[in-house]
Order: sequence, then structure tokens, then C-alpha cells
Amino acid sequence: MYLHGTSRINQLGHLEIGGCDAVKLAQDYGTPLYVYDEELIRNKCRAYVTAFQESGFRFQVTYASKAFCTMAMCALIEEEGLSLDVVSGGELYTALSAGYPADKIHFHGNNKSPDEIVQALDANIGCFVVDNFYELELLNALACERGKRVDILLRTTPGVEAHTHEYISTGQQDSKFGFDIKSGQAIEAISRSLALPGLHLLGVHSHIGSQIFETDGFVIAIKLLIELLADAKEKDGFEPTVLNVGGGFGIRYVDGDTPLEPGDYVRAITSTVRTECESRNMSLPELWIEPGRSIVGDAGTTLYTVGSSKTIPGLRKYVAVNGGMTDNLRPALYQAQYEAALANRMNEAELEIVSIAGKCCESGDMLIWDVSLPEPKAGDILAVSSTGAYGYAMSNNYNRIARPAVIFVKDGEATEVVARETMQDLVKNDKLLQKQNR
Ligand SMILES: Cc1ncc(COP(=O)(O)O)c(C=O)c1O
Ligand SMILES: N[C@@H](CCCC[NH3+])C(=O)O
Repeated sequence: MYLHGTSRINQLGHLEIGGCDAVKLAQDYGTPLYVYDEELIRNKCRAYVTAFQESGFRFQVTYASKAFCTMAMCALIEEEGLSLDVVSGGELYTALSAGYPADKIHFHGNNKSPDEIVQALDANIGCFVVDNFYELELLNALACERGKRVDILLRTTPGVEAHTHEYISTGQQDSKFGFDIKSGQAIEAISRSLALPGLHLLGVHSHIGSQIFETDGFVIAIKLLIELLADAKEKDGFEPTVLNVGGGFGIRYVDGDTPLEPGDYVRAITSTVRTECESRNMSLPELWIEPGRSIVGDAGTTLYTVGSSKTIPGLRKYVAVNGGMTDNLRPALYQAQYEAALANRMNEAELEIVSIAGKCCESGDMLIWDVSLPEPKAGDILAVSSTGAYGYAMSNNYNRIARPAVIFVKDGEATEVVARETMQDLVKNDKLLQKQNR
């Protein structure tokens, strides 16, 4: 396992994160357990902010809360001075419950319900990222009913194929998200929004996909966005105040993943925007980005307890842990790969290649195929790294398995930020049928 952030091996030969012994954390809080390296999250936030400060652009770094949305995380994001993007009434409610300032919240989503829009209007959020013509009319009507004029961006699809798994690629033309640029929908959406009295158009947005290691996709998308904006200036005299180029910056999951530093992405974005705007004689907009995974992904580690194992001679050894696709859906959904180590035996030689199975009643419930470990035994603590993004966020109760607790660790202190679900939680919304009188 790749040790990074505050992770290290302590004197007992145990994995330590944020100054806390992972084996002790497993004893104190139980497993499975999501452990977040708080300092690493904060450093990532600061790396993006610093890179923008150096660029001279006006900017907002917006944390895409879908990657990991809890009240503690929203509060941390506020402390670090980042804006926050939400994609549902639930994420919005979580942020507001944490006291996160509404005016720094941006609301995304391709099918915001009237109730969600009203919830956001009543809270006076900062900006709606409008996805489609239906939403444009709906938001305008609901804003006008309330005597409001709200700031919006238009989400566009620039037709860029990001080099990533097709399920997490979003900027290509054939996508459920956004106004398509090529077919003219985007320019039409700009004209329409300028004519709607309840809406104040700030600019345009694009998000080309997720887990992206190169800058060329962003460069191409920015060129297309600025071409669109130049057309809008000519057609409607519209000049944007904001350009939002989305998130999608990659992280390291396994050996061979080659993410760039936050500053590399930011420098590629700012220099492209500067060159494109200057060449078209356009004033520089405020730049927004929306990193999710790269803020929290490699700050998260999941701890499991090893249980049963099964050896099929000449074929494979399965080692099962007490979690699986309920706490990390990504391997089953995207064939995502992870690295792991035995947190209680970090200095022992990795003598065996095994495959880590979850405990769900599903053959596809595999966390890792073929990982080298020191012959795992029942009771060992397996640590899977880089689970901080879209792990807890996509957790579920399949097989009525309760969600794990979440803790933040820093300077030798652990703080529980989400309690482990209980059996009572699992049935709390259930109702029995009325007994029929027959
Ligand atoms: C509109 C939008 N912004 C930001 C993100 C965050 O992406 P990532 O977590 O890859 O940075 C996503 C998710 O892919 C998204 O759909
Ligand atoms: N949930 C996905 C990425 C989708 C991001 C949201 N558009 C993942 O785990 O990689």
C-alpha cells in the first residue's frame, strides 16, 4: 500500500493515520470503518486555492460534495474557504444543517424537482447550474412567483471525450447532462435565459468527466466554451462574468495511476482561459472549478476485519472481509482497483496473492482481485486505501448491512463524524401490513 499524507508505519508495525494507530481505531470504533486524514483533505483544499491565487484570476474553488457529503465535511469546507456544490435536496439540507453559508452553495443536477428548487430558493443559495430547457422555465417561474432573480450558470456539453471509464465520462455529446454545444442548444439556452426575468445569467459550465489524469481534455473544452461565449457576445451582446470548468481531477488508487498535482490542473486551465480570451479580445471571467474526488479521495482509508477464506487449488484464494459493495460500490460498478495492506502487520513480507471478497450475496461483490499480502488470517485488519471519494457517498444497505461509522483523524486524535448505523436504523422506516380480517 502506498503511504501518503500522514500515513506511516508506527513502532508496533501498525498502520498509523493522522497520528492514530489504525488497529486501535478498529478496536475502539469497530469495523468496517471509514478513516479520513483531515490534514490531507485540508492540504488539498489549500493547494487548489494557492494555485489560483498565484494565477491572478478571480476564482472560486467549489467542493463537489457528492464525493463525500457529511455535516463535518461541509463545515471543514467552509473553514477552508471553499464554495460547495450540491446535486440534491439531501446534500443541500446536509450543508445547511452544518451551518454552511447558503450564498456559497451551487446547485447542480439534471432533474431538480420543483420541491428541491423551492428549498434552494427559500434558502437563498448562491447559484443554480441549469441543466436543460425544462429547468430553465421551471426555475424562472418559481423564482418569479417569489419575486426573485437568481444567479445561474448553464451547464453545457462540449463534446469532449475524457479518457476515463465511460460511466464517469460526462462531457461527450451523447450524455444526459447539459446543453449540447454542437447542435446549437447551448447558444439557444443563452439567448433564452437572457430573456427570462427571474434569471440572471453569470456564464457557462462544463464538466467533462471524472478521474482524469491529463489536461488536454480541459484545454479542448475551454476552447469550445470560449468559442461559444464569443458567439453569444456577437449574437446577444452577452459577456460572462463566470466560467466554470467543472471537476474530475484524478487521484492515485493503484500503482500506475499518474495524477497531476492540483496546481498543474489549475495552471493549464488558467493559462488556456487567458490565451483564449486575449486572442478574442474578451475580458477575463471569474474562474470556478469543482473538484470532488481529488479533495477527499486519497484521504480516506477503509478498515475491515478479515474473516473466512477459501482456497481453490491452482486457481485462487478468496479472503472475505466484513464489508464489501455496501461500503464501496466502485469495484462492482466501474471495475475500480484498489490497494490494501494488513494494518496490524505492516512490516511483514507480502508472500501471498489473494482476492478480497465482500460479504454480500453477490458474486460480483469483490473489493480487490489479486493483491499481495502477508498471508491474511481471521482477525487481521485489512486497510484499503483511497476510498474517501464515492465510498461512503455511494454506500447502501444491500442485504440489510448497516453503514459503517466515519471518523476524522488528526494529530493523534480521532473524532467520530458519522455514527455507525444500528439495526434499529435499518428498520426505522419499515411498517407492517395491517392484519387482514378474513
Ligand atoms: C458537475 C460535476 N462537477 C464536479 C464533479 C466532481 O467530479 P470529481 O469528483 O471527479 O472531481 C462531478 C462528478 O463527476 C460533476 O458531475
Ligand atoms: N461516482 C463516480 C463518479 C461520478 C462522479 C459524478 N459525476 C465514481 O465513483 O468514480
